[in-house]
Amino acid sequence: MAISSPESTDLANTVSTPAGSVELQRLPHLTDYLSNIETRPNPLQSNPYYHPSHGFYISDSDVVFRRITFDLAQTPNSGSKQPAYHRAGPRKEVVFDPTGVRAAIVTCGGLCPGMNTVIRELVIGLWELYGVRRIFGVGAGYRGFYSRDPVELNPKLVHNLHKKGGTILETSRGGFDLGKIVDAIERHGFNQLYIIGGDGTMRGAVKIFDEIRRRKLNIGVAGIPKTVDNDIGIIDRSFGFQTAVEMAQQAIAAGHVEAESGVNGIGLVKLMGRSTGHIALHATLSSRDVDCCLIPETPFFLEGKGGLLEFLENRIKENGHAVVVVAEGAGQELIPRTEAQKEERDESGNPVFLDVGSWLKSEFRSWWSRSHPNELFTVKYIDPTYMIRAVPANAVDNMYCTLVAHSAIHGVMAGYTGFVSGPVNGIYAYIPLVEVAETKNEVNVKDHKWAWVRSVTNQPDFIRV
Ligand SMILES: Nc1ncnc2c1ncn2[C@@H]1O[C@H](COP(=O)(O)OP(=O)(O)O)[C@@H](O)[C@H]1O
Ligand SMILES: O=P(O)(O)OC[C@H]1O[C@](O)(COP(=O)(O)O)[C@@H](O)[C@@H]1O
Ligand SMILES: [Mg+2]
Repeated sequence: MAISSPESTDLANTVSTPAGSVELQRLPHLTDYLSNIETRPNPLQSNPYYHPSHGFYISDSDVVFRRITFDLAQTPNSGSKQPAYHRAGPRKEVVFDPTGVRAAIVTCGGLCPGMNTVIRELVIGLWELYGVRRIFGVGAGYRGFYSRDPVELNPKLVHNLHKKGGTILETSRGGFDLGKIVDAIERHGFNQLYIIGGDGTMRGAVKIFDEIRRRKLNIGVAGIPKTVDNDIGIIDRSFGFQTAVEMAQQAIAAGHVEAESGVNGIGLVKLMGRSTGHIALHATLSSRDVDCCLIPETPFFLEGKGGLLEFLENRIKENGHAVVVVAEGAGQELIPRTEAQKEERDESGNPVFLDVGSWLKSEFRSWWSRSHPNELFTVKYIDPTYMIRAVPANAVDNMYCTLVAHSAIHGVMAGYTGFVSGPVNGIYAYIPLVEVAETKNEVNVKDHKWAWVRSVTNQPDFIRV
């Protein structure tokens, strides 16, 4: 659907749908605060591998709707507003002369499968698509801007990165000092920033973008969302999430074998998920061996009618074993902790959790020895934590990494800034950074997917009666 150019007005453009109006989310552009920006034809025009023909370039009126399902029987609600985003892709005109580009790439926060692939694809994309030759890696996360010398990257150096887990640039938490970071960016002469990181990183990127804009610097800022927990909103999912789910499934399979092979066995698997249970949910749905999936979005309790122990008692009676999957952030409020533990934070300010798996294991054991003192029992606790994220991305995630990296490059070259590239309903789009930083993706325990989990596991609602 065509929407007139957003640059022509400060107001978002609107289109009517059965569910109300759809508003185009305006993207920041370098011309918003710099008057001397000149445009030039996209260098892809003369790239030997591309033959731009009709439809190759994406125009500013190409949009992606955030919501794509509508009920045609619904009375149109003119008061309701749905967002639309600019579609990602090469623009006919760019604002950077490739020979003057000094691009910086940084990775922040925890690992996620595919981070190295994104680095690779940014370097190769900038080099091959646009002819950029000065590309730098900033080491050790945000603190690296002011505490390390940047490392120059080229296609040869990054060639094999898609086969490696982790990030060659190294990553860290904390160390966010806005003044020092932007001073260092100026000092190094960077004019394109590619910031790969999670929700915390995106909140930091908003501040960097705001400060760059305040200083009126000719620097494009793109965020590339990475989150193994899948806790970033608006985008369909993060790269690496699918790979992590596959690894999680292997841990569940092992837990199942251990549980089945013991007498009255419980296989207990703890999976990553600081405040969202997406990995646990998806691994549960795909493995189908799980009897109970515990996630941070919905509380549970142990003792009494309708509790976890009663459920496990029945399950072990029926099947001889049970498999419990728990996301690391689930049940934190149930675990006894000292005042100091309540306050504990990591360098980025994220709460530090107690090990819900170890706590559950010990609770299960004491419950069984109390209630069945003369019967054998075993709990096998599997904690694969870092194994699910410290691996190379699978094929699908690697493809995603290429598309998200190239999308970011096209956007920055065209002068867009303060944006995130990512898939929305399967189409790569540019989303304002600030919107991404403010939106969290939690498991909706009221929708059909959670009902599906419960129908697969038959677990209770954990409502006290
Ligand atoms: N609100 C914030 N403002 C500025 N920087 C932040 C903010 N939250 C986190 N950061 C910084 O972002 C980086 C990564 O954050 P963290 O929460 O550890 O990981 P992730 O980005 O993966 O969620 C850290 O350097 C941290 O200091
Ligand atoms: O790497 P650390 O500091 O041990 O932190 C582990 C945390 O990192 C994660 O893997 C990812 O979190 P972020 O994406 O927010 O960095 C969480 O699932 C987990 O709680
Ligand atoms: Mg985070």
